[in-house]
Amino acid sequence: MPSLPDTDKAPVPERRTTGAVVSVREVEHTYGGRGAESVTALGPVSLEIPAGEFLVLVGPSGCGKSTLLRLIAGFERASSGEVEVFGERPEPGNQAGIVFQQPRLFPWRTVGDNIGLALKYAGVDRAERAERTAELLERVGLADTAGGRIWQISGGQQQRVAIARALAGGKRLLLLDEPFAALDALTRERLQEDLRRVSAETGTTSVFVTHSVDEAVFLGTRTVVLSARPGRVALDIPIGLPRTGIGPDELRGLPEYAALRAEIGTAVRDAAR
Ligand SMILES: Nc1ncnc2c1ncn2[C@@H]1O[C@H](COP(=O)(O)OP(=O)(O)OP(=O)(O)O)[C@@H](O)[C@H]1O
Repeated sequence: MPSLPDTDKAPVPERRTTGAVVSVREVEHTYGGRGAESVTALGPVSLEIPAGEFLVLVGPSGCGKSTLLRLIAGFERASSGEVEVFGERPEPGNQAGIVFQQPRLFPWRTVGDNIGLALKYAGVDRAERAERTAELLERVGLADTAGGRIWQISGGQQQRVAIARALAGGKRLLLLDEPFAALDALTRERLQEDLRRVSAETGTTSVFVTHSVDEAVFLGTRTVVLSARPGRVALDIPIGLPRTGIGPDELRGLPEYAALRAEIGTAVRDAAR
């Protein structure tokens, strides 16, 4: 059969997928409307997040950081624009592991059971679960805590369990919404150090929301500052600090560390004006 002339072929759809883990294209988000007062929380914002990046979102209170994270998690649908995660429309629980400010664990169960359940939902065989649980707890510094009940352990330990649980899902994207905000300063510093190490070890692509400029510089490979509501990208800056082979004090003592803190701090203050 003769081939059809070119003009009769179906048009080839424009290929928009970029290979990034997260693509946010011209996204705006408005809450409310239809009778309720509407609030435009975000946008327009465009961001591409490649594999292995640890992106930290900072910005003034109410600028839409959590909204952007919720759109990437699939908890909200953007009012306009497009969000893609691994080239698909995000659905809650499908593409990303999530860590919230409050750990949201099963309080009467043991630490090990909380992780074991996540492994079960991720389809890990029963026979493998104990070993994987032990590995994950070791990774977050809780090797001896598997038998403890959630209500018996500290807030910092609970947040470590929440991170282990998010990793247990085996997702290649981790979304963290101010996970250390409710912790005391010392515990927070320890968790930051451990998350930085875990991130370097696993290379999991991460998006982390915080109010803390220091946390952004310490944890991220890139920081995005959002302007006051509706949040737009005010600064998008790579954090080219070493990820391994350096202690936290040495890292914080680097002149580049201080320079990044100053630049990002200024951008956040300007954004809040
Ligand atoms: N479900 C909702 N319904 C209506 N308005 C909302 C809703 N969620 C958030 N908002 C509003 O959208 C704006 C952005 O909120 P969002 O929580 O994304 O900001 P944020 O930068 O994470 O704030 P913070 O740093 O204070 O946690 C705020 O004005 C907030 O009041």
